[in-house]
Amino acid sequence: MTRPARIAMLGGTFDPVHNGHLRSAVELRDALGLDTVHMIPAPQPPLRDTPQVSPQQRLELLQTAIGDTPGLKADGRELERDGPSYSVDTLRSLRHEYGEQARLVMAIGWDAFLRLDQWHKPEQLFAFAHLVVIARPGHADAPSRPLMELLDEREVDSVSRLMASPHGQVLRVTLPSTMAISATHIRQWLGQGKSVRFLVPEAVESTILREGLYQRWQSAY
Ligand SMILES: Nc1ncnc2c1ncn2[C@@H]1O[C@H](COP(=O)(O)OP(=O)(O)OP(=O)(O)O)[C@@H](O)[C@H]1O
Ligand SMILES: O=C(O)c1ccc[n+]([C@@H]2O[C@H](COP(=O)([O-])O)[C@@H](O)[C@H]2O)c1
Repeated sequence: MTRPARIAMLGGTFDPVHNGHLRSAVELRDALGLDTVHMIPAPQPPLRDTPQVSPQQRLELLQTAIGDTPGLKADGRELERDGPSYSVDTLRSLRHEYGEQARLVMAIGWDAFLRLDQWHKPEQLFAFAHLVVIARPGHADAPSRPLMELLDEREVDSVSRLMASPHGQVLRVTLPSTMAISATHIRQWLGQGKSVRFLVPEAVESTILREGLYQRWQSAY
């Protein structure tokens, strides 16, 4: 019998993509034995202001960052929809693409998990995917009561238990190289003309500087 495909969606605003995202994607791929991690920029993230940098530019930075990294894919499918970028719609599309036996995972950081009860149709996510919540340095707040109940109902304690079914469970993971990097921090530093070297891939840094993204003035690199 062939092993079912193991697929993850790592969605984000990616404004811009940084090494915290990229290292998480690689370590998640290895920890869960994933075939493909779809990194999917949200044109209109539902719970925040639409970024100034266009969806196409954010996707291109993601493509530049990923390059030919095995198992990682910059996926522009949310750019083809209008309106808020609801994850349930994206998961429906991935489920349709991979079929009902695929193990489909939606990966989010702990900070994003803390707001899951404000998402569009959060319960429906589990009809399509598992949820994997990644520990993130500097984000350790306790979950609300509804999220505690969600964990009580759906949490499993190992990758093998998660992968025993196609969807519906939650797993919390602490990846080996957690990084205290945020896109907010990177936008602020660029806006102040500071270097972001080693926080983003070199090719992403070059594109940002060349295109003048996020900067009010050029820094002395
Ligand atoms: N350093 C990190 N380690 C682990 N997960 C992360 C890290 N940075 C972001 N994530 C997760 O990746 C997903 C996409 O993140 P997003 O694009 O919003 O980046 P961000 O750095 O959180 O941005 P911002 O600072 O603008 O809020 C979210 O689920 C988020 O929790
Ligand atoms: O579906 C929703 O209602 C929803 C609400 C908030 C965030 N999301 C998704 O969660 C991912 C991380 O979002 P953010 O805002 O932390 O970058 C990104 O793919 C968003 O589209 C999705």
